[in-house]
Amino acid sequence: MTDFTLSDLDAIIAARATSADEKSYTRKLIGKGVPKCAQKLGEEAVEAAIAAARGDQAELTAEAADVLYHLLVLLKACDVPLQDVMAELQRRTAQTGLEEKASRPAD
Ligand SMILES: N=c1c2ncn([C@@H]3O[C@H](COP(=O)(O)OP(=O)(O)OP(=O)(O)O)[C@@H](O)[C@H]3O)c2ncn1[C@@H]1O[C@H](COP(=O)(O)O)[C@@H](O)[C@H]1O
Repeated sequence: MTDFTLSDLDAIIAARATSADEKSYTRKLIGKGVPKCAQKLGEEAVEAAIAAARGDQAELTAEAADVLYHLLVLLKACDVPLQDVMAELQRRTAQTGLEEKASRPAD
C-alpha cells in the first residue's frame, strides 16, 4: 500500500516542467510540444494494452505507471488541470449515486 497519489505526481511534474534542470525528462518532453507528448501517451497506452493482452501483470504495472505519468505530462502541456479531470470523474460518479455508497463502510 502506498499513499503516493496522482496529485503528488502532478505537483512534481508541474515543478519539473519549469525547472532549470536540463536533465529533466519532464522538462524536455514538454519542451517538444503537445504533439510529441500526445504521441508518447499513445505509445505507452499501446504498450500497456499489449502487456494486458499477454497477461503480463508485472509489465502491465510498469506500463500503467508510464501511461499515468505521460497522461499527466500531456495535461500539463495542454494546460488542463488534473483537478478538472477529477471533477469530471466525480460528476459522473455523482450521476450514478455511487459516491456515497463508496465512502460508506460495507454492510
Ligand atoms: N514517472 C515518471 C516517468 N515515467 C516514465 N518516465 C520516462 O519516460 C521515458 C520513456 O521512455 P522511452 O524509452 O519511451 O522514451 P525515450 O526514448 O527516452 O524518449 P523519446 O525520444 O521517445 O521521447 C523514460 O525516459 C522514463 O524515464 C518518467 N520520467 C519521470 N517520471 C516522474 O517525473 C519525475 C521528474 O522526472 P524528471 O523530469 O526526469 O526530473 C520523476 O521523479 C518521476 O516521479
